[in-house]
Amino acid sequence: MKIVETVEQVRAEVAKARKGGNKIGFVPTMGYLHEGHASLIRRAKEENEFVVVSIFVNPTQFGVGEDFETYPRDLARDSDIAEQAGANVIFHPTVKEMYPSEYKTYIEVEDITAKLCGTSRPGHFRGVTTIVSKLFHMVKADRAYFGQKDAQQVAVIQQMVRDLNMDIEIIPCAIVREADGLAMSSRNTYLSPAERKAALILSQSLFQSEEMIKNGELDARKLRNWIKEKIQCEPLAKIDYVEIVNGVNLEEIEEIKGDVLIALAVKIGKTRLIDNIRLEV
Ligand SMILES: Nc1ncnc2c1ncn2[C@@H]1O[C@H](COP(=O)(O)OP(=O)(O)OP(=O)(O)O)[C@@H](O)[C@H]1O
Ligand SMILES: CC(C)(CO)[C@@H](O)C(=O)[O-]
Ligand code: BAL
Repeated sequence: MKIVETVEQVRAEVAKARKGGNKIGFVPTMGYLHEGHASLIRRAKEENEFVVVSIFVNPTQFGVGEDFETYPRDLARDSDIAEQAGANVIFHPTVKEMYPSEYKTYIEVEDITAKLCGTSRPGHFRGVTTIVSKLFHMVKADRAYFGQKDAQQVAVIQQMVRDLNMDIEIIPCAIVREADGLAMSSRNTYLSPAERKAALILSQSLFQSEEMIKNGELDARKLRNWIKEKIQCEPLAKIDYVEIVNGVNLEEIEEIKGDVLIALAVKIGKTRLIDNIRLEV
């Protein structure tokens, strides 16, 4: 596995692989890899001969007062995990390589970026779509792999790819969880032992909602209130949002029917965590 830092180098590696007749799979990440990322890399390697993983903590998707500076970074550890999972190249550019001082172009998807995480992180998805489209132009993959843990991010990127006729297939991948249900996330490392326990409130409320739906609860407003009340019982938790929406257009729904996404963002102490479940009812 090679680690490269410049656009020119990653283009050269991909061109060589393409010349050899290989399909290219791409896994964009912000690093500090865990089993969730590894599952994306393994899937990419199953479906493509050559896999590029990008590791870049993208400043334009962080708001003022968010954790851009403190976001965990460990390239040595990441390269071991990526290599074991089957990556051929890690693309690890500097901020200057991606955003030179004369940089002026941004990509913005409207409407679905204003809901859910977009409400509490204004500008976040503009940063995500800008960096992802830059990476797509650099890597020119056949397929790109994204985790459903960031369900809104997947919907936004699929919208961008459709709207801009990008020639790449987006593959959403299932959420990987710890044994006790907590969705894996690089930000879990911020949690103290007490917060780590309290963080279970996210997955537990989602799993119990799924049971309630199976037992016939189809009123979205009632279910949403129930989830909120359950989370409010956890003293270390502060709700950012709990939403029950259509899984494709993220429009709020009244009746739990069809493609349903229950998505939530909750602060546990100072750490903002997200989780969701998507169901066909
Ligand atoms: N638990 C998980 N299961 C499946 N995919 C995941 C999981 N966690 C992250 N991913 C996916 O990995 C890709 C890179 O995500 P990122 O590097 O931001 O990791 P993260 O753990 O989500 O970090 P953060 O703490 O910022 O939420 C994204 O497509 C994301 O959805
Ligand atoms: C897609 C992404 C790598 C863009 O910076 C990031 O938002 C992430 O890690 O999910
Ligand atoms: N996985 C989403 C990246 C972010 O929270 O900025």
